[in-house]
Amino acid sequence: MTEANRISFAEALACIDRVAAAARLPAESVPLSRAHRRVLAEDLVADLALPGFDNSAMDGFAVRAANLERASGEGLRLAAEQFAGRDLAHALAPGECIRITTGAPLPAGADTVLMKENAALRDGRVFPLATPAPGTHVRRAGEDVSPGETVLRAGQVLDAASLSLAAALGRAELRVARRPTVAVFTTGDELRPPGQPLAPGEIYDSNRVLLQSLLMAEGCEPVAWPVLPDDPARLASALRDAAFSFDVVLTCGGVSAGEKDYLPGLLREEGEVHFWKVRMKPGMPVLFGRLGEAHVLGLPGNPVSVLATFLGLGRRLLDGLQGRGAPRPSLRASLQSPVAKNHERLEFMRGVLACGDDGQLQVRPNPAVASHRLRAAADSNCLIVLPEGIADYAPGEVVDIVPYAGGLGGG
Ligand SMILES: Nc1nc2c(c(=O)[nH]1)N[C@H]1C(S)=C(S)[C@@H](COP(=O)(O)OP(=O)(O)OC[C@H]3O[C@@H](n4cnc5c(N)ncnc54)[C@H](O)[C@@H]3O)O[C@H]1N2
Ligand code: MOO
Repeated sequence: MTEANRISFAEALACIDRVAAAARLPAESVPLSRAHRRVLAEDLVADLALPGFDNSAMDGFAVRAANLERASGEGLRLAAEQFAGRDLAHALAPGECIRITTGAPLPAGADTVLMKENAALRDGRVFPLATPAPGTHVRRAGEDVSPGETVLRAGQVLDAASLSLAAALGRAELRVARRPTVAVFTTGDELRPPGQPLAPGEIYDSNRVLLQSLLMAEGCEPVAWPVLPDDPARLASALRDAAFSFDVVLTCGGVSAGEKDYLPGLLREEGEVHFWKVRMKPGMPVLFGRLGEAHVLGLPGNPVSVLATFLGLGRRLLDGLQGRGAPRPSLRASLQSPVAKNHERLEFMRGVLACGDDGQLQVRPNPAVASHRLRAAADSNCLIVLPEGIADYAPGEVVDIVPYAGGLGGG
């Protein structure tokens, strides 16, 4: 297959989006404590105001501002106390003030709170040491949220702040997309689990924990199957089993042109291939298709290819299945050193993203670009996206960045 027959990265994303949109996972209700980082499946419309009632922003005395000037000489009579909690329905009479604490309902007739620090209390009278403007330190009912307002939207990822807003509005549960169930397979006769001795020619299975960790960062609880040998019958039977029990089957290895790369054939014969081979580097031989009930994403075996294809394509599939609305926030940063890109495919380089002294994001590319160079990946914190085409990039040029970690803003 030549470069021209392979699809572009953008086409691969569009294909994943299409397939995922047609296979949205159903919604389920979960308590707020289980909803962190889930994708909301309903709009949340406020049926309360926030704040729910006018209340004090400070500990001090509820007063009427217009009375303060006059009160500086004779003081205000301390008539009652209103603490945060049950509203005692006090009403403020002229010449009076009411002791109040932060969050306590503002008594009728009061319009301002005099901070404790700005008042002297003598013989049951309060002498103002300042004259705050009307409304000072009063939190008005509905100034944050009005009833009927849509405060959270279906498709958004729930973070700590949005969940706490739902709680403030009295919601105990939210409807969220079910998390996809994911089976992880590593394949290859050369693989041994870490902790066991290696025979000549063998290597440790590093992709298993890589995929488990990447999936856990997405809130999934992956089920990792034992390493599969390069045996078509065993591979096929394990994948068939998984294909009827999981939403997504992730494999790594066995998708390029080697004599033992059986996966594309298996999908072609027993399922469907949506695409195989994408004009990206690393990760070119990536395979996407269906087997049984499952979406199968066959990642190339090289560790850095796994990282790039999962972050670039795998996450997109998980997002799409859950109906995640907004795309993950994208970052751009300026290159700190030159890059000579001498091939046509879209490239994901590894790099270190940091904020420069000027407040701008900068990225230092790691020159070890080969897809087995796991160390370079571990020394980095992001992927640098270089579009298709041969090009020389000068220091200072601005490039797209995919941070390893979920990203900013509910990522
Ligand atoms: N003639 C061709 N050869 C190759 C091509 C090609 O197009 N034509 N593509 C190359 C590219 S690019 C990649 S990437 C790899 C992808 O190969 P596979 O997906 O078939 O993966 P394997 O051959 O099984 O393994 C590749 C590499 O990764 C190591 N590996 C595999 N699994 C793990 C694991 N769980 N933990 C650690 N390392 C793993 C494996 O030992 C190999 O070194 O193919 C190129 N070849
Ligand atoms: O494209 Mo492969 O995934 O570079 O090594």
